[in-house]
Amino acid sequence: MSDNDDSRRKQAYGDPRESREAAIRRAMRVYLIMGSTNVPAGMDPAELLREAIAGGVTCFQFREKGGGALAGEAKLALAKRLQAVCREHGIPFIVNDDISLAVTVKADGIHVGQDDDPAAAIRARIGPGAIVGVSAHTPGEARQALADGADYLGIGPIYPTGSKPDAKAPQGTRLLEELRAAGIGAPLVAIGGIAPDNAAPIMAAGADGVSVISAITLAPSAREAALQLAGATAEPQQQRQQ
Ligand SMILES: Cc1ncc(COP(=O)(O)OP(=O)(O)O)c(N)n1
Ligand SMILES: Cc1ncsc1CCOP(=O)(O)O
Ligand SMILES: [Mg+2]
Repeated sequence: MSDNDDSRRKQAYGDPRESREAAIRRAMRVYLIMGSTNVPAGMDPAELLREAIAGGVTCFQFREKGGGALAGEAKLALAKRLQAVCREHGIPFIVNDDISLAVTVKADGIHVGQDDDPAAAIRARIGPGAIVGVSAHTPGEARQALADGADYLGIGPIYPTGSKPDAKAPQGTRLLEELRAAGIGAPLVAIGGIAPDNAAPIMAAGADGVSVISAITLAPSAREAALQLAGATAEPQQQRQQ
């Protein structure tokens, strides 16, 4: 990975005067996750993403997974289209799971789970400037991921979700509270069953933001749903950054 790649990534999601961690924390606020299987029939994923960004989405994860998911050239082509939308609007483009794809398209980052390689090994492949996110379900997993160099943690599922058939049991806001009480200040984004009307306790528990699939992709208006999520996640994050 060249220095140019890293400076391009920085420009994509950060004000040069803002610290790397602050930029990542800010990006966690309304984090949309989507692949072709999440997009209602007849809708263009790039248009849905544009609408969601117009409403206030601050980060995007390309998660091409599940029955009927694209593969090969079609997956690559969709990744590039959605990445172009993210670049147009200056928000990070994160790839879920697929490190080869992330490297190929020079994504701003990657999100991996507990069954994947540790964050340090992932970073060695994708480059030092890339954002590396890791899912954590216990304090031990969280500490290990951060020790391995993760930039942020995905914490959940907070509530029941219909978007991930193999999700673990919902855990509420307990882990978020536990991590903050233990003095962990790293960027934390909550996931699982989150919608504008249930985001407040998550932010109060210490999250920097919420990551959602269905609350935006299945909403009558992606723009309006994102706007409401931006409103529901406004205050606690601003307080933490002071
Ligand atoms: C922001 C964020 N948090 C958690 C996840 C879940 O990742 P994982 O446990 O690896 O499950 P899959 O998404 O790969 O099915 C995520 N994708 N994003
Ligand atoms: C990818 C993922 N990981 C834990 S829950 C989940 C799905 C989140 O989707 P939704 O926001 O529709 O519940
Ligand atoms: Mg995964």
